Amino acid sequence: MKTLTQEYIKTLLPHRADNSHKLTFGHVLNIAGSINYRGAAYLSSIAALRVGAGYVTLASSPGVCQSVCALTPNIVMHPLLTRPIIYAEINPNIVESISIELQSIDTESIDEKAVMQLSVQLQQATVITVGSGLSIAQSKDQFNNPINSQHGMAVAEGNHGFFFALLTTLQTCTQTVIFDADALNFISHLLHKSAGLHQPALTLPNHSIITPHPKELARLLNIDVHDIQADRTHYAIIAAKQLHSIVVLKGKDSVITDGEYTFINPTGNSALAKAGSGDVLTGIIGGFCAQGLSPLNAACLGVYLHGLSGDLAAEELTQYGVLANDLIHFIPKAIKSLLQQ
Ligand SMILES: NC(=O)C1=CN([C@@H]2O[C@H](COP(=O)(O)OP(=O)(O)OC[C@H]3O[C@@H](n4cnc5c(N)ncnc54)[C@H](OP(=O)(O)O)[C@@H]3O)[C@@H](O)[C@H]2O)[C@@H](O)CC1
Ligand SMILES: Nc1ncnc2c1ncn2[C@@H]1O[C@H](COP(=O)(O)OP(=O)(O)O)[C@@H](O)[C@H]1O
Repeated sequence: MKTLTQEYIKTLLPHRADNSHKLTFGHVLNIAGSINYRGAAYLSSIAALRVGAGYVTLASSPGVCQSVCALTPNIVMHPLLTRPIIYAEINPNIVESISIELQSIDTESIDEKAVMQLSVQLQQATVITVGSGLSIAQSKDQFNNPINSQHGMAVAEGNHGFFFALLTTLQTCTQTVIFDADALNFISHLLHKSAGLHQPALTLPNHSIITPHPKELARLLNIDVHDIQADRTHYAIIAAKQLHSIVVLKGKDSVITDGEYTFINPTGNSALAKAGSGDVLTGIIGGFCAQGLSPLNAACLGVYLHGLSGDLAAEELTQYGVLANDLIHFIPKAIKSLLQQ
């Protein structure tokens, strides 16, 4: 186990060829965001561009694409097919309770057929990032039956169908795939809730990176989050071996491991404990993968630089005042400070 150093991290920064064009620096396909989490789609996409990726396509529901487009002209949009919420036998006596239910349902669930819409992008992308703010629409710890019989209506089942179809397609991808946030929660569901249903064991694509926070890793390993926190390195290594992927276990002293080599990140501070900073990290790692780094090197460089951006941001804005969006502006300063070393 090694602690990452600035000298080592500097050697990982990808070279910028003079004779280059946008695709020299790779294409990130970012499948992210949902009606309640539009910010996650923005933050993860723009962070990839900020670390040097040449091209980022955001694939999401039309509403998310529209919102992100209003925030920035820098991201290419790929709006996906959605499916309407289907109501059955609505009982007028329970209209009030239905409207309460609807507030917690993503009204722009992505249709599973949208995976076909992505076939060209999935081939063209250098790296695929999935899950930041993708929303599973229902309680993460209790995936409900989509038929809410109490209210006599069939409700949309969030993005489950889409994600399942996507995961099947991704199995054959040769590029690095980074799974974050709700993608991890969905994978946990497939691993544990479907156990005993005689389904084939879940495998992730060959070059996967997963970026769980402790609770997400607890869900993946089906153990208590306190156990994870008591021995973070041990459980990160177990997950890397079980899922045959690079694991980034987030939090103070983030752990990066492929199951054999393990690194601890020394950068970062409590300024990063703010909603959305994990989405920025996913974009950063994706951006470095796009520029040709191996998944393990991209994860090490990404986590270190993300923390350094938080350190520089806190120097100027205090650990209280930094927003996830501020990190985006401090990424170039963090790269500059690495280059000046
Ligand atoms: N602007 C946007 O659009 C944003 C969008 N976002 C998107 O939202 C989606 C849901 O993400 P989320 O983090 O809100 O839900 P989730 O991971 O299930 O956490 C729920 C519970 O887990 C725990 N927990 C969390 N962190 C922990 C830790 N470090 N260590 C230990 N435990 C931890 C904690 O449980 P507790 O400890 O309270 O029991 C918490 O209540 C996701 O797709 C993300 O990308 C966000 O990034 C925000 C900004
Ligand atoms: N106290 C802390 N010190 C260092 N890094 C932190 C701290 N708190 C959070 N972070 C980092 O901030 C990010 C938070 O990600 P995550 O928990 O997924 O949040 P969100 O889902 O809101 O984006 C991770 O990269 C984590 O390592």
